Amino acid sequence: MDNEADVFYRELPKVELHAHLNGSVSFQTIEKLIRRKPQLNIEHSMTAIGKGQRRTLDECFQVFKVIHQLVDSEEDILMVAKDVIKEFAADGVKYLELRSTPREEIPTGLTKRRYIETVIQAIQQCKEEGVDIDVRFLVAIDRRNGSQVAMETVQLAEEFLLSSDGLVTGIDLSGDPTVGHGRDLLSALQRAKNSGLKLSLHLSEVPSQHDETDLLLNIPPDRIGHGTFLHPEMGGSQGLVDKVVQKRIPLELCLTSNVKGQTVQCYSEHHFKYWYQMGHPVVICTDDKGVFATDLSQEYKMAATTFGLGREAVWKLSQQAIDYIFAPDSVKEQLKQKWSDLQPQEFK
Ligand SMILES: CNc1ncnc2c1ncn2[C@@H]1O[C@H](COP(=O)(O)O)[C@@H](O)[C@H]1O
Ligand SMILES: [Zn+2]
Repeated sequence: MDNEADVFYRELPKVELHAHLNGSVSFQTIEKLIRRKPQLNIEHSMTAIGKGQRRTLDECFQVFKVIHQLVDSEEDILMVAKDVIKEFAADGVKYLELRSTPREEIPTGLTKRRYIETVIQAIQQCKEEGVDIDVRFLVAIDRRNGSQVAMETVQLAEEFLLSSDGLVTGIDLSGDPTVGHGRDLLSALQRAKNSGLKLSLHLSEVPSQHDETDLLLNIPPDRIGHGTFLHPEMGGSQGLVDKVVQKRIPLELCLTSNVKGQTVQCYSEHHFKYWYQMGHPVVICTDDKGVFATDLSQEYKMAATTFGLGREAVWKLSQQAIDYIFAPDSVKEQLKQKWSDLQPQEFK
């Protein structure tokens, strides 16, 4: 990245709202982890999907298993989270919502509570070191683990909502979309919503989830991850689209993730176009910048070149994302001020 266009996208102040911690681990950090655990015999080709490569979504989930083997102690999580935060900051991200699934790892003594505390510690340390980024944390529910774990996760998140000084703001529902059904998670998600946790749910990431999506939209979530198969041309329905539009639920869109994971045929067919043209709130995100070998600047550039957005439109897109963050209004105001200070004269 060093031509004039690339500099524009890197310097563009950005908001990242959909980033899974362990999917965001860079090549350099994987290198350090491999050196820490040579006995695992893990190679780089097992942890990332390079340029021009594609995998099935199922194969993507195998990649996360490999990364989880490399990241299994407090020490690893602290390093990974700090590196990821600093990489987003270096890419011009001014506000980041990281999400991650708390894991217990008996061999290293890691507990779910310590997992969350360690991510919070990483956020605090970056702040103390003066890294120019505001970071919040969403506690993730892995849908594969069923209703009881979902409920326990919500209870843990509720505690941190009260004790983390605003750093834990919400819940993410993710995990292999082909496993389990949202109806089993409904009561945990409703409880989260009632206790003031914001909800970002992966919805309709794969086809044939019409009923699940319809059910979960009734909660309603505060944001939707992907929503690839919501609209009628993609096997969804006008009814689903109407619900999303009426409730004005923002969509977190991850172009490279969907293309490399093969749920979208090619960039030009990405549903960004459908929602953006409708004037519905959309936010460009990375999903898993490590696994999909991308960063947020590249995602903005890709959206702009694929769909013919001029620089002013790109600027607007990044600025509007501020409205959809889970942090309170005072933070939105600070960010708007920051954008305004950085905004080129010609877009004002
Ligand atoms: C590609 N599309 C996707 N769809 C659904 N869930 C995904 C995902 N990408 C990542 N995750 C979720 O994030 C976990 C890894 O980060 P953490 O260990 O939580 O930090 C994966 O195991 C999966 O549950
Ligand atoms: Zn995701």
